[in-house]
Amino acid sequence: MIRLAIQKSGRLSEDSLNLIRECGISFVNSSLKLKTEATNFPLEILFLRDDDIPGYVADGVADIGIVGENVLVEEGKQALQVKKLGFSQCRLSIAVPKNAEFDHISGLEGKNIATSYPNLLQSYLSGEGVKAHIHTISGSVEIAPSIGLADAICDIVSSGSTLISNGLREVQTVFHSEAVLIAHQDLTNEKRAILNQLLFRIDAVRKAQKAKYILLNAPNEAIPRIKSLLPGMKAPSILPLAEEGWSSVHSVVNEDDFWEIIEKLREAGAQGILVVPIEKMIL
Ligand SMILES: Nc1ncnc2c1ncn2[C@@H]1O[C@H](COP(=O)(O)OP(=O)(O)OP(=O)(O)O)[C@@H](O)[C@H]1O
Ligand SMILES: O=P(O)(O)OC[C@H]1O[C@H](OP(=O)(O)OP(=O)(O)O)[C@H](O)[C@@H]1O
Ligand SMILES: [Mg+2]
Repeated sequence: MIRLAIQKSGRLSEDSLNLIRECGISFVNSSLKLKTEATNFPLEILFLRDDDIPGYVADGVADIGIVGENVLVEEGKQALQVKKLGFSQCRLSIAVPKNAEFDHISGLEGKNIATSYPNLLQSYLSGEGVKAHIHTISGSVEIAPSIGLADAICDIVSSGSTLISNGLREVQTVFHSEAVLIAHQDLTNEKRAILNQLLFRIDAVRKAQKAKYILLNAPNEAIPRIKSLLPGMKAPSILPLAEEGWSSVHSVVNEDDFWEIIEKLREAGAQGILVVPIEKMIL
């Protein structure tokens, strides 16, 4: 059995739970129960405050965990970062009141900065040779300048709408973050084997998220051009259609290249293009 710590409720919770479910792992989840066991995989899930997750994993109370890189680095605990998970992407940034003058980070010398990430902020400021007073607060950081608590803030930004709603302007990014899977440094062989099984499934899910299965029909003379546009996992599959002189082509395309490829396929003579999501992908 391996123990996984995830955030109980917050920005990481839903995507963490979805990832586990997409790995084919079933469990009963009730908002009141803070520990649950999977029914079809040797996994126990602990629901915790995200700030506590690196410490629990470092101490071996949990074997693995899902947490933002920002919290992992801020907490400074000895846990291994095993894999980036591609969700909860955000940045930690310094912001000032929108009308405040700001030319350079050195302008923050001697100023008060409110943040929930004092260690990340301190290490950034030290790197820049700037000495400021850091006020650590645990939430609603964006309110600090408007109530006279600080001259600037350093907090998580994603869309930027919280900053704008609070009359603030982002002036400097300090750290880029996304959700990561972390592990205890000294897992037993049995636990490492279970972790490897889980990582195999996570890879299959993550690869599938970025890929689409594509099916199309084309006249045989268009096939060489279409083949060159569609590499597939090895090569596209090409099957004869019931209609003489036509073939059906099946392949996998990356979501990022998708629209560009579709355009070129149509120009090359492809018809009846179907695009289907892929659930799992094992290379
Ligand atoms: N707006 C956002 N967009 C994307 N990711 C975010 C955003 N805000 C936070 N995150 C990421 O999600 C993590 C958890 O954020 P959340 O706001 O739920 O934390 P919290 O309020 O400290 O939760 P907890 O109650 O568990 O301590 C952050 O550490 C960060 O990595
Ligand atoms: O740039 P934006 O898209 O507006 O997102 C940034 C906000 O999101 C997070 O707070 P959250 O909404 O998770 O609330 P919290 O204060 O309870 O953590 C973060 O602390 C910022 O305040
Ligand atoms: Mg927290």
